[in-house]
Amino acid sequence: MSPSNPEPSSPPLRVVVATSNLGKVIEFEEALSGLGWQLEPLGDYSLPEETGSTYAENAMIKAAAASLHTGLPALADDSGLEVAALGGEPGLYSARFGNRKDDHERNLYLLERTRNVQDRRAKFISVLVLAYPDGHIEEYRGEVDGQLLEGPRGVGGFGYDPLFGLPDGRSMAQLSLEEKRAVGHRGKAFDALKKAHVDGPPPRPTGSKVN
Ligand SMILES: O=c1[nH]cnc2c1ncn2[C@@H]1O[C@H](COP(=O)(O)OP(=O)(O)O)[C@@H](O)[C@H]1O
Ligand SMILES: [Mg+2]
Repeated sequence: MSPSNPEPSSPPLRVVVATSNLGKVIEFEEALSGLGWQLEPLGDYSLPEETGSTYAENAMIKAAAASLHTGLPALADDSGLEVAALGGEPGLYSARFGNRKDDHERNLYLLERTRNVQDRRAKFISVLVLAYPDGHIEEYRGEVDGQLLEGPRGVGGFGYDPLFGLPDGRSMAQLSLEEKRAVGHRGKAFDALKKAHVDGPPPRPTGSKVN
């Protein structure tokens, strides 16, 4: 310890990133880089099936399971694309839309399902849940409105990003990671999480459940 810095600094909070979606892992790391948390990978652990009936329930299932498994706080995201003309589909089932096997196939299927559809309104929704080993839960939500494009544009991001048009004419896949964080659904949920943590007291992995 240097004499000019006599206070021992507390170790960084270790938080497990409870997702195996690589696109999300990249966004988690970028968005949380300023918080001073030590992000831990999920490793080989398989998250439980998403049996919830809301994004929040699914995010909670994933975060709570990872926290229980590791004994550390765990952060999960459940998200989806809601297309107005499809009555909100694929929504909760975005990751398995049409039983298609990967992002490319799901995007083709989405284009098929919306061929000749005039109303192209769509929105992305993200719910982040931070679950602590003592059962304490924090929940943050973000949304962004857009338009379903007629064909893919851009190579960035993941999932439905190449088909999601923004007001400036670009697709979500044409944004840098920083730009996507600034306008995107997950970025907005991260903003809320950071607001609650940056100036607030450090979170307590095994603290009381009182807010
Ligand atoms: O930021 C995004 N851009 C594009 N597609 C997204 C985004 N967020 C979620 N999605 C889509 O919604 C699905 C949400 O999946 P979910 O959150 O249930 O589980 P996952 O983490 O295993 O993919 C993703 O697989 C992706 O297809
Ligand atoms: Mg889901």
